[in-house]
Amino acid sequence: MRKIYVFDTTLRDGEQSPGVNLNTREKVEIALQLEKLKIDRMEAGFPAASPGDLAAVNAVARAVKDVTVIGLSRSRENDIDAVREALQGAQDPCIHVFLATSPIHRKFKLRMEKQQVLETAQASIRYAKKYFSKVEFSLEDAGRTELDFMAEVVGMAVREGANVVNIPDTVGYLNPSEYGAIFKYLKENVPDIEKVQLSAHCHNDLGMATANTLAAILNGADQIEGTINGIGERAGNTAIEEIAMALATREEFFEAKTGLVLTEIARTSRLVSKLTGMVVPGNKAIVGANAFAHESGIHQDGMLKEKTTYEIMTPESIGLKESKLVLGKHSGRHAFREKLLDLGYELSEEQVNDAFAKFKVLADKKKEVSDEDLLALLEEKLIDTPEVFKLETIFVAYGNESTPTARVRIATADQTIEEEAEGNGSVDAIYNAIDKVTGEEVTLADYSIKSVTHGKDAQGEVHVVLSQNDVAAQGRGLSTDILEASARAYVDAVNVLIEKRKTFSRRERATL
Ligand SMILES: CC(=O)SCCNC(=O)CCNC(=O)[C@H](O)C(C)(C)COP(=O)(O)OP(=O)(O)OC[C@H]1O[C@@H](n2cnc3c(N)ncnc32)[C@H](O)[C@@H]1OP(=O)(O)O
Ligand SMILES: CC(C)C(=O)C(=O)O
Repeated sequence: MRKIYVFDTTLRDGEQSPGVNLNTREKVEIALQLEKLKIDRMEAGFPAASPGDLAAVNAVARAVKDVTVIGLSRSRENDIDAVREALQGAQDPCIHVFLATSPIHRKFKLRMEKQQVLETAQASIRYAKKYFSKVEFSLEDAGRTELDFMAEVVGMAVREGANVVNIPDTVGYLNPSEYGAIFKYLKENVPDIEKVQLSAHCHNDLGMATANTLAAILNGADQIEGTINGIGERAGNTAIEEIAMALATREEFFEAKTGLVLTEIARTSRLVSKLTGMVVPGNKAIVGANAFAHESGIHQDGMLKEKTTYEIMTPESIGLKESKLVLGKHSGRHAFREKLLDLGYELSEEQVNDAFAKFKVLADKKKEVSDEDLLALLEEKLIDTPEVFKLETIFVAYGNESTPTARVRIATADQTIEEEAEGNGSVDAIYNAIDKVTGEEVTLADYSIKSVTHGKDAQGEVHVVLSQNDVAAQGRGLSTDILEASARAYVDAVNVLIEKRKTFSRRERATL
């Protein structure tokens, strides 16, 4: 099994993400976590960029013990000297020198001819070699560089004693077969190429950074460069966790692996996201919140029967506790029943079906049904009051300069009744309309409302107490809409009241 060296540039290319600025303390914190992840090499910054970055690279080099710390430098002596200063006292100081080689960069940015590029790169590698035992040289924008010129520059770097030669697809322009072919070409056409490690450094402008990096590995790359969570300039860099897990999951295909402690991936991802402020999208491969979450019924059923039906790697392998079965509108009975058991409810088949029907109605209104939602729903369901009146629909017209009006449709055993009424407020109008339907003379003795779950789409629970003569009845209503919850609570209380009245008169008759 070939070892692929991992060069992490979260603290340099990753920090080049617009809006990201890590201070020294933050860089050291990330560096220490990267050390636990057991990356091989770490680019801690660009010392010539600012005194702050120089100091941060220095602090990182002092803090970590088992990782080679690297500073980036243009092909200029001043920049190289800045790296020397930053890495003073480092155990294994290494420099990364770069110069662009593509026609576009030569002509418009550097304003150099090919020969000047070659000579400038050569001079900088020579200068760097005087002070550093390990030198990496990068041909910036190699992806758009003529193959023969690329081979010429790489050949020069080999002769000058560079240890690693990096072939960046700086603007994420290539596709996997083109990028892989470059490595094959260099291996076949550059004399003594085996004296250096070839490195892949990809950007994600067309979403191909991971695929391109894997293509490079298949064609002989020894090292891959990337960042945690794929952060970086523009659309970002290759996400290291994606490469590590692709190799680990398909070992038989790639016949190569990294030395990463995979179970540190989730923790590293969380830390980088927290300190850079770059939120990881839910659907991000490996580390997104949904990467091991299943919402649809068919998948959840498969997961409950055998996890490999829908998971090609385990959450435990990246340091997460377990997969998540998220209840939502696509969920089915298997996952629902499992969740009820988790919450301590062992219901009959009929009760499960009843609760499931209610859950589906709620799931249509909410993005995700939480445990609290379910508990509220179950508690409401388990109160067994016959529904003499069943609320079907409500409609409310409200304006701050007009009288609130409500229309309700309520079903009884043999008919459906619709009534309309006005009120002092929307809830009052609803209650007046319900009174018209039920014909019950009741007094609203208490009304309270609370949110039982969180967020904008939280469920509201309304609790009412109605009284009629000496009998009081409580009712509860639950909905993502407080007016609907109010109506449900009121109708529920009327039903309870009727049930109590019946029980009461049965008892009275028995006494007589
Ligand atoms: C692909 C990459 O990610 S490369 C790394 C990119 N990262 C950064 O640029 C972050 C840090 N950069 C900085 O802080 C600043 O750009 C500095 C301090 C390095 C330089 O700042 P300034 O001296 O003001 O130059 P500025 O950034 O405006 O322009 C870059 C200069 O470097 C030259 N240059 C660019 N790359 C190289 C190189 N590899 N070797 C030598 N010179 C280079 C440019 O041609 C330009 O030169 P010019 O001033 O003669 O036209
Ligand atoms: C400095 C080099 C390696 C770089 O970041 C790039 O080309 O993307």
